[in-house]
Amino acid sequence: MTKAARPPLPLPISAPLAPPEGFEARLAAIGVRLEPAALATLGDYLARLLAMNEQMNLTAIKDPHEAWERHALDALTLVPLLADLGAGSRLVDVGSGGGLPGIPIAITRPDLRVTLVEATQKKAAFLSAVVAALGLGNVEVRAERAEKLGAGELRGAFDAVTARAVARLNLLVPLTAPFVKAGGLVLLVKGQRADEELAEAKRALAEQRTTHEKTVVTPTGRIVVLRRGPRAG
Ligand SMILES: C[S@@+](CC[C@H](N)C(=O)[O-])C[C@H]1O[C@@H](n2cnc3c(N)ncnc32)[C@H](O)[C@@H]1O
Repeated sequence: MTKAARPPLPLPISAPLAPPEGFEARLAAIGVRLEPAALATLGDYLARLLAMNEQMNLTAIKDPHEAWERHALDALTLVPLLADLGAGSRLVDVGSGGGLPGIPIAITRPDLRVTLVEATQKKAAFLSAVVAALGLGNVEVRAERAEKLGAGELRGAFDAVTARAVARLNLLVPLTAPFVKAGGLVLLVKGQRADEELAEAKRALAEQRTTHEKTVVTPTGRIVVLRRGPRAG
């Protein structure tokens, strides 16, 4: 028997947020430039995220200024690391929650095909609704557990995977690395404890054939950059 399609989640009405003063200069400092239309779409996304957050738990951040800095800017620190990904490359954001960092990346790089994986059905319903409202034709949403998709139909299907605030590295590496092909990038947004978590995750890195390329210090945290090696044998 086929499951009945759920009706689309209605989004509360919200006016797009304007970026705070100096935001574009802060973007330029991390090597990111956004067209005015893309900046407006980002403001529209943040407004919809904060408006829906009053109905469901999507983010602890409620202040618009903080949303620009700790969500949009933080997500966009990943963009320079994706410079080698050509048009049509595939990126998956695991445990996307309210769409971070996947949606700001998809807005900034409309040439990438972005998949958002989120296990909580309600959050995934928000993601589908907001992607449709923003007209992001390069994004698809999968309401599934990452373990299932990464071991199944999406195994090795991506050029890059991102994740933020999902789990410690020793658990996060096995959750994310299976999605990428050999030579693919695993970009994990972390805080001050990145090194400590890396030490704890040594075995998981080896088991997942990933090597630590570098840890990038950004204005908002750390990005642990791993590269997936070829399959043994
Ligand atoms: C703390 S939230 C972070 C959300 C978003 N990445 C951010 O930075 O705002 C963690 C999210 O990961 C999702 N999640 C946790 N484990 C997951 C799994 N195994 N597969 C898919 N999603 C998962 C949760 O449902 C939750 O929405």
